[in-house]
Amino acid sequence: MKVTVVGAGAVGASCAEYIAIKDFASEVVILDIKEGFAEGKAMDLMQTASLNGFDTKIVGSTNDYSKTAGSDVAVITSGIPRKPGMTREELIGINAGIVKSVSQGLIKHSPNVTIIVVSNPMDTMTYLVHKTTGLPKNKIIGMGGALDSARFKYRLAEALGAPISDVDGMVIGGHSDKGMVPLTRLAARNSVKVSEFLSEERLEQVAADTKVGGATLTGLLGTSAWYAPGAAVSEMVKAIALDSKKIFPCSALLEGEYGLNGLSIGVPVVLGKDGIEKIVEIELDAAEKAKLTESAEGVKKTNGLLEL
Ligand SMILES: NC(=O)c1ccc[n+]([C@@H]2O[C@H](COP(=O)([O-])OP(=O)(O)OC[C@H]3O[C@@H](n4cnc5c(N)ncnc54)[C@H](O)[C@@H]3O)[C@@H](O)[C@H]2O)c1
Ligand SMILES: O=C(O)C[C@H](O)C(=O)O
Repeated sequence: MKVTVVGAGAVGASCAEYIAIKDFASEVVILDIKEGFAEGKAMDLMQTASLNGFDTKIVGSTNDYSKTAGSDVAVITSGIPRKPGMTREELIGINAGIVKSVSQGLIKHSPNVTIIVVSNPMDTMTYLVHKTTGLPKNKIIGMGGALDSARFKYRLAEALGAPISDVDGMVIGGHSDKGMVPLTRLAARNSVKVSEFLSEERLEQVAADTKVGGATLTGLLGTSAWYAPGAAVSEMVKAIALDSKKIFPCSALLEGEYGLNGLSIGVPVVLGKDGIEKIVEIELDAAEKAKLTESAEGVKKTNGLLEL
């Protein structure tokens, strides 16, 4: 399995590091537009190989896409992150051009690649890759829900006073401060519904804290987060590499599923060697359906800003 990570910044480097440490890929190419930057990150990471015990070869490239040739999976993290007080949607002006040119560079050298889009506003950037490349829809996957669900589990565990490994939960909808839909009704602590342990008010607080997870970290760090985003991407790449058929909420192109059409938004999908192998339609209650529909309207509004 050859993986390319475009963008050697905070998220790209974290993603490459986790992929290497998990030791399932033969090669990871990191590509960045900044002269020497990706080569430096690759060399530094390679010097952790004997310490961390992995055999993955990591190679850096300054904008030379020929080095990415034959990639099975490519992760797009290139683009600007938000600063405190900004929304992800405000990044569209700069990031749309970057994501469009990067995806074209990737496909030129790896026509069968599966692309995982990370750059924000992620659902719209994922839709842009659909609109501007000829890749089949199962090979274009947006990363947002895997991260948001990890943050949901963190907040649930905190509220429950339970270990995170005992907690399960999923966030669907758009990857935005307002658009996320944490499915509190379905969240569980070792198969017991969390509502058995937490009041409705506490659960609402958990959901609210989850939705602003990225904004909270941006406020603390002065730029957006990278460890959990990198880890979330690495788990998705691993599911594809190992053909594991695990379910992740991912931004997928919908054509009627959940009553939605013509946009990419977070829904549960099965990930395997063919990328999105199935969109899983779970039964939502009326309130959840209304929230997902409202979230889709928000994503469509942002998509409307694209020059297609
Ligand atoms: N979907 C998510 O859950 C999620 C999570 C975290 C961050 N993000 C997004 O990921 C993006 C990257 O965040 P970051 O913190 O790593 O930013 P960063 O500034 O640390 O890194 C971005 C890198 O992209 C490179 N770059 C810019 N244009 C390029 C191009 N045309 N080709 C190749 N490389 C290019 C830059 O040189 C830089 O090194 C942001 O848009 C951020 O909002 C999304
Ligand atoms: O918050 C951001 O802007 C980055 C990312 O989308 C996140 O959720 O960490």
